[in-house]
Amino acid sequence: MEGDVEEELLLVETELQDVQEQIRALLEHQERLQERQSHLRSLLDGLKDSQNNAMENAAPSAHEDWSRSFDWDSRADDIRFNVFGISSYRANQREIINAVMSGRDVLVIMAAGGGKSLCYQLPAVLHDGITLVVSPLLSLIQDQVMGLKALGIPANMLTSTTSKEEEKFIYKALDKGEGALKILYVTPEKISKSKRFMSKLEKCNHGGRLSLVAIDEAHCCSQWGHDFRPDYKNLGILKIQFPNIPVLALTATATYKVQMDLMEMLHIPKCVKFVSTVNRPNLFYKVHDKSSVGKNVVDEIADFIKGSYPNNESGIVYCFSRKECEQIAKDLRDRGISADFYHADMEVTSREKVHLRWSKSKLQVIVGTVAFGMGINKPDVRFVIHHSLSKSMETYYQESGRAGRDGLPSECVLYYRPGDVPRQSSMVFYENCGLQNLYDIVRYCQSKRICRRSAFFHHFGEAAQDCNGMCDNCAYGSEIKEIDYSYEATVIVSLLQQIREIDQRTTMLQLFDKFKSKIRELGGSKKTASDLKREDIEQLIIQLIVDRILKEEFQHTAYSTNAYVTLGPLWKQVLDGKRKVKLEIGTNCQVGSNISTDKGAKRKRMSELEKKLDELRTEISAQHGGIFPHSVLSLQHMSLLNAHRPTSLDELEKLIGKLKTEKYGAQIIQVIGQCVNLESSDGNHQESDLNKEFKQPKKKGKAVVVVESSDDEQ
Ligand SMILES: Nc1ncnc2c1ncn2[C@@H]1O[C@H](COP(=O)(O)OP(=O)(O)OP(=O)(O)O)[C@@H](O)[C@H]1O
Repeated sequence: MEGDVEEELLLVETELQDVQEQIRALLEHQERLQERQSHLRSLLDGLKDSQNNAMENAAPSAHEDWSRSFDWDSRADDIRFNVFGISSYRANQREIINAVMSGRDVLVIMAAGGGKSLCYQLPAVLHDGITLVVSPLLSLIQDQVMGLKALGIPANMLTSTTSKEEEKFIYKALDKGEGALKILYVTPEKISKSKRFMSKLEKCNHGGRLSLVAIDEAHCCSQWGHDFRPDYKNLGILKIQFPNIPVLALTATATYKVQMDLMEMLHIPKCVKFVSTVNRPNLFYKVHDKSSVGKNVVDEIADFIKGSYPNNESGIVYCFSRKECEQIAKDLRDRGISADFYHADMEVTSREKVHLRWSKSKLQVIVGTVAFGMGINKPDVRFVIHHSLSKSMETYYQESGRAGRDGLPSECVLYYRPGDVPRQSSMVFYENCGLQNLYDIVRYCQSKRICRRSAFFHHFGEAAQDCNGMCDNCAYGSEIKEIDYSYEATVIVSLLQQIREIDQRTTMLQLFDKFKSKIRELGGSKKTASDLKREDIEQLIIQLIVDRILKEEFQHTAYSTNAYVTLGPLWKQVLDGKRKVKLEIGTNCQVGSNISTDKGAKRKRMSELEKKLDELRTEISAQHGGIFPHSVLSLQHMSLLNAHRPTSLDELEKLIGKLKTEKYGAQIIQVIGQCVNLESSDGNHQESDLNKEFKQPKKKGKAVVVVESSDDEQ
């Protein structure tokens, strides 16, 4: 009887899960339809507007060609070049400036580092009056004001740190138009809490001196965004009080839902929207297998930094906890890297000190928690390393996106091990869609086949674009094997069934031990118990969780929340043999294989690869009249190849193939070094063997690969 009820309960739970899936799919469909509806509506509005405009010769329409010529073109070009020192506009910048200058409300969604600031700073200089900029962070405001002043643009800020004297100057400028003030930065609190400020602003507008309102990091308006700030909710007052002043709202990421929300909150329903791609073509995305031994991970990170960025190039290492931040900063310092930590538990002044030292490149690496977030506008961050998993794709996109804001090649490396998942899940499970968001990034990490970039496009609902080999899976992922783990999955499911029957719980860690004894007892796996490594089985368990065959459950204690693994809604499919379970295994991290024992074969392969490199070099020399062109080329090329620097034999082999064929078609390729640094990779447990094996003087150092542009490209 009890068994029947349990059986039915499980069926109901399974059905419920399916219904949830369908609801989710329908909601996504609804979102797409709403987007289309809104697009069609504004298209219609635009058509109506243009008809009216044609008749009345009035202001430009919503669907005007914002790239056509405008009256202010030559003045804008002059300011761009002579004041900002920028030789040409980036995508959408000119169009946005034209829409703003035409008096339209504008919503800009442009990836980090895309150049949003210019979109309001240039119109601010172009206009006669004052531009008000609302920005959420003091440090960001300080940086911006400092930068503008250095360009000779009269910019000020009204914040808690503003002196009485400066405040007086600002109020006079707003009130009476006295003194030079072009751009005024405030925090949202000023708008919602200072009546005095709002009345001065009113006077400024009344006197015709308020020209533009810019709202930076506008996604903070929306509760659906990842950084909701209550004070941003009140910014709608600006449009109500100054209906004729254009509002420019800017953000790096906003899903369709967030866009709708913030247009409503800011009262800009008819704004012109400029949505740029989320693609950051200069970023190389990579997921790195993370050792379960903490020391090894830090060793690898330190080797990576010292090997790839020996000239103090800036970087960020993101960690899970404050304690971890402090420890890793110390570990990196012990390994000769100038690093310091940054987290929310520190005094504001010490935090600012660290940030400032790093901003001025006096410190190479900041090791931070998520607290090191919005407002980091250092353009030349060359690498962002995640020592631990982010909690969602959105957070990872934001955090990794702090690399390469100057457009130069940069690297984003996420160290992933399945064992980190329960740590994150026990933190996010209570959040709205917390687990769903976490499992999305877990899928990103577990996949060795899907292009990392396409995962972002999919997440942000954008059509896919070419990755150009700028992620590990595209660069090296062609030799992925799928290994059938259905038998092991069945054993895990049966074990969990037994555990449930005796009313017990198990963590992932405990489950592995139980699993191993069970395999020994059964003696039936195709792999022997000793072949089955902890990380393989943990990867399998996590795969089963994201595939809903298993699920996580949480229990609070006085000090922490524990994550347990139990049966998920689809467990029966595995037990009944209706579902095969396969893991994607990259050849450079073969799960369960004993690659490290086959030293002779590897040595042979290494020498074959060296021969291939030699051939390639001869081929290139032949193209240059028999002389190998050693000239080292643009930094851009160097960094690009650095991003592809092979750290394993497989990667090296694939790189050689790549260089010879598709990617650099129009470029002449030089491969001037054939030494591979195998110190930091080739799987978690094999690296020390490989290391020893190839640690001959000749083979120290890393592959030096240089690409030269052909004449026709220069
Ligand atoms: N057209 C351009 N040409 C060259 N550099 C530019 C151009 N526009 C902006 N930049 C530079 O790009 C960098 C990033 O610009 P900006 O700070 O405006 O980015 P952002 O979009 O606000 O990024 P975030 O969302 O990270 O704050 C800055 O160093 C800026 O000077």
